[in-house]
Amino acid sequence: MAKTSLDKSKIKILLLEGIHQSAVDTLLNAGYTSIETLSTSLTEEDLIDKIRDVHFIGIRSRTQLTERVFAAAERLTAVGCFCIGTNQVDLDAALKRAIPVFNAPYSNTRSVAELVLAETIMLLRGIPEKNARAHQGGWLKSAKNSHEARGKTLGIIGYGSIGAQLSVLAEGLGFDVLYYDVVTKLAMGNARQVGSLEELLARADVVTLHVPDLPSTRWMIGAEQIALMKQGGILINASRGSVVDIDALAESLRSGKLLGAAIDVFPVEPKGADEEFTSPLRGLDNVILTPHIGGSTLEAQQNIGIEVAEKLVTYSDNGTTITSVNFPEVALPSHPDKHRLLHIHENVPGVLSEINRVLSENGINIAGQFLQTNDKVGYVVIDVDKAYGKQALEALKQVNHTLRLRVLYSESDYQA
Ligand SMILES: NC(=O)c1ccc[n+]([C@@H]2O[C@H](COP(=O)([O-])OP(=O)(O)OC[C@H]3O[C@@H](n4cnc5c(N)ncnc54)[C@H](O)[C@@H]3O)[C@@H](O)[C@H]2O)c1
Ligand SMILES: O=C(O)[C@H](O)COP(=O)(O)O
Repeated sequence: MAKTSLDKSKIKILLLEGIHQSAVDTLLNAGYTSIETLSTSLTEEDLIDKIRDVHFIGIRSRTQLTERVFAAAERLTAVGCFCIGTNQVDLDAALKRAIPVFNAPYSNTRSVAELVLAETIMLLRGIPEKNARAHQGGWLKSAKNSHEARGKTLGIIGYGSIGAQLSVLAEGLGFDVLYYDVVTKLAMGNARQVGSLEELLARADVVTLHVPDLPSTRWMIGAEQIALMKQGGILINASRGSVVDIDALAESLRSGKLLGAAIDVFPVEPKGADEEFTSPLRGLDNVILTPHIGGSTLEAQQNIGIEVAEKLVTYSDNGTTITSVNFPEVALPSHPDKHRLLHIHENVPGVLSEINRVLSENGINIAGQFLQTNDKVGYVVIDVDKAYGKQALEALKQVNHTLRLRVLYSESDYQA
């Protein structure tokens, strides 16, 4: 195995929440052998214990990476969210410790769109209720409240990757598609963007939510918004549990204002299969309840495993942060026979010139250098001639506003 700045077998990787084997295989193929996998998430306290000597952690939507967890993570180098959402991670807490966070922004898009489309048809036909009755020995053979999808209006809230993909599939079935988004978005096919949430709610037969968890989307659908929907409307939420007021939804279903709903995400979700799922929606036959499985298909999970593991490997091996959700994005082509310094610092004026002063005073020649900043952090990747002493690295660490210095090299250019 090639000798690297930190022996790869000593780099500890913890993968939680049943992340797909494809992630493990990708990491093993890249030479990382110290990989622990768990099928569940961990509580904050358990995570605080476990994360102390971990260099890379992989999570899905359930694991909360809080300020306290980051404070305990003495060696943490990067986080991989093996999913789309990153709201479960305190991104600022990661950033101020120079920890980039990666995700898989597209790998489960199709899975969610397909599920929502299937649920739309099921709910338009009243299938959940008819199915429940049949299981109890009943026979609800009736066309009442049963509709074709053709010619109905599907209202999509949040026209991003999932919303837009759903739009294309739904038009193929004959839906008229309307969407509402805070950003002006190019329409797919014949879909039309509407100017307000209120307009969308009033015009759609089926309303489906595809927004991220943000302060502006929290509880965006409550009693007031449901009241604006058509009598007999349908609501679908496969985005985040914080977007819909579940009590208000339950009430509207009991009163008959809404005819049906499909909910995949909840304000509080069980940590694992052993914990009871509680919800005011339990027992309502016209509601499809699914355990946050919008993105849980084998195809999506396999792709996500590879995609996010590759991002962790690329960051670990050469410092590339392209597509990180919290970090300045840098990719510098590798320079053979050079050492690579990664310097992460608070974004204040003068740090780069101070770094270069230290390099120059220590007689270190720069082969390549690339700096990017965001609001809070500056990230500079510097390839240098490998003849330098420990004191130069020490001086770089002492540069004011430094958050972290990493040194990368492999066997071909190794110097004892
Ligand atoms: N149920 C699941 O298993 C599952 C799987 C994947 C994703 N998700 C959730 O779905 C969400 C959407 O995924 P995506 O890939 O389409 O995200 P995306 O970022 O591509 O799209 C989100 C869209 O919402 C819009 N938006 C933001 N705030 C808004 C507001 N207040 N009103 C209207 N529109 C607003 C954005 O402009 C964007 O177009 C994710 O953030 C994640 O939370 C759930
Ligand atoms: O953010 C996501 O991609 C979804 O919520 C899926 O999350 P999961 O990986 O926990 O199923």
